[in-house]
Amino acid sequence: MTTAEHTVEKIGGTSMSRVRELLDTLFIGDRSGDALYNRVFVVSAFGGITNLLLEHKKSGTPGVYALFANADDDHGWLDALTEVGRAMGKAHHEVLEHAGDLNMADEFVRERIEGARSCLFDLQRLCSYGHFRLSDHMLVIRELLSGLGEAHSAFVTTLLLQRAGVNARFIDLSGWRDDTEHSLSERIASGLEGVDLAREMPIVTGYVQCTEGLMREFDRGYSEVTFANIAAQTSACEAIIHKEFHLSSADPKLVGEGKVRKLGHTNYDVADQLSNMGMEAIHPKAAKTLRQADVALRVTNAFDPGDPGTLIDDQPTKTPDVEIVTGLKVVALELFEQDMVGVKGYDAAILEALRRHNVWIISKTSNANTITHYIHASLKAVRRVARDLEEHYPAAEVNVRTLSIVSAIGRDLSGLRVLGRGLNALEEAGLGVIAAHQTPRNVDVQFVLGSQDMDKGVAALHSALIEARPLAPAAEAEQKAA
Ligand SMILES: Nc1ncnc2c1ncn2[C@@H]1O[C@H](COP(=O)(O)OP(=O)(O)O)[C@@H](O)[C@H]1O
Ligand SMILES: N[C@@H](CC(=O)OP(=O)(O)O)C(=O)O
Repeated sequence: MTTAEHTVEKIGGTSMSRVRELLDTLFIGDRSGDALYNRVFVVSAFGGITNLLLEHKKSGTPGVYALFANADDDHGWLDALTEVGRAMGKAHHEVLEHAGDLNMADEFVRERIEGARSCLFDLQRLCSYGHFRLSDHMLVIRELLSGLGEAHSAFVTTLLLQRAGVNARFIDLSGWRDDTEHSLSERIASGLEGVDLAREMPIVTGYVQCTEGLMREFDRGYSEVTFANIAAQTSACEAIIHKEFHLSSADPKLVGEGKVRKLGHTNYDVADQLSNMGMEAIHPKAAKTLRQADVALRVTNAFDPGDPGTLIDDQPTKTPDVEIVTGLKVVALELFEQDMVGVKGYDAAILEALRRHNVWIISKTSNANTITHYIHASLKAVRRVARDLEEHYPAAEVNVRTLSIVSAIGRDLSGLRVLGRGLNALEEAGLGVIAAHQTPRNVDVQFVLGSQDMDKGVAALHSALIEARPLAPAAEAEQKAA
């Protein structure tokens, strides 16, 4: 790889589904000749494909992986895999036009889907002998399946760009039919070996097959980890994440595009809080890689090419402000036991059960005899944790209920009375607040509401804490400059 000043840029699934429009904004736009190059693109699967391959990211609805894992019904996963092939075909038929390209993309999907099918089939048959345990291979299966989505989208994008006259090159890091073993950095290095960045545009799969196991270490959202590692390893001058909208003060689809404000500048602390709330501004592990390699990160709107977007760095702000309001559905797991007062160990036992069931903890509170965890997982998964705890603490009362958390986040919230003003706003909107907490560090305030009240809660807090205030002079300058 010959390197000059290049950028590494990631396109998420939602934007990938509109990849044709990206020709006019991001990939080509008003660029020509050399200006097209020195950009490495890392792509996610088309929107919804990974959900079908693994499981739905938000609802948990099983995909091929989950059906294969609990193969009570032997053939469910086979139909699901056929469905993925169909969905992939639908995705590329929406973006490609040329008959030759469509043929190649159809053939690509057929080869990968049928390859995966025979692989899973053979494994299932092998494991029927008893000496081989399916559970020993599940992680490899998860890796194999997830790689299909990114290989497909990168292949299709390369065809699209080549047809438009761009010298694009498909870089498949998914390890398909590759019998060599590589670490993450080796696979990246060998994938990009021989690429002339000044004259070629690499379209890299957001999934990397590697000895570390991308899924094992990072699970969903892994394409940001790939992106960050490529940016760090190739010493990119900037790492850019392209989104469907500007990174805004709330979800534009929920609050209205006209009401939200673009974030001109924020920091990794806010990005961590956002990803904790399921709003992946950036995967926390990816942020760490970029921070350590000293590569600047920018989040932009893929469809608004003239706008530099949001700069994310390590800097604190001079002007305290609520920057984002976001919400998440959660399940509250409450353990009450009178004997808890003054006794240690309850917390550790609950955490151990949560870890065993691999659920995501959003937040927690406790008092003398009660510990409550707010968890992002299916009700079914949390009920399993509850059953474990009931066995472990027969005298305890364990309660599980679905709720939502609405959170106001900013680099510095000091002096803004966010807790009090937020409570008022929610009360005025007629919403019952079940709990509220802030930490002394003053970067977020969380309000716990009924699960049906989440969207109204986001709108009420956004209106009171963000829309109601004029742009502070410093923030205004920052927005203008960005
Ligand atoms: N604060 C926010 N700013 C921008 N988009 C947001 C925000 N909160 C939620 N969203 C939603 O996130 C969706 C997907 O975001 P995007 O990052 O483009 O997807 P992907 O994860 O597929 O890359 C958008 O369609 C938008 O509705
Ligand atoms: N497609 C993968 C990887 C990813 O990062 O996707 P996105 O960039 O759309 O969040 C997933 O859904 O987990």
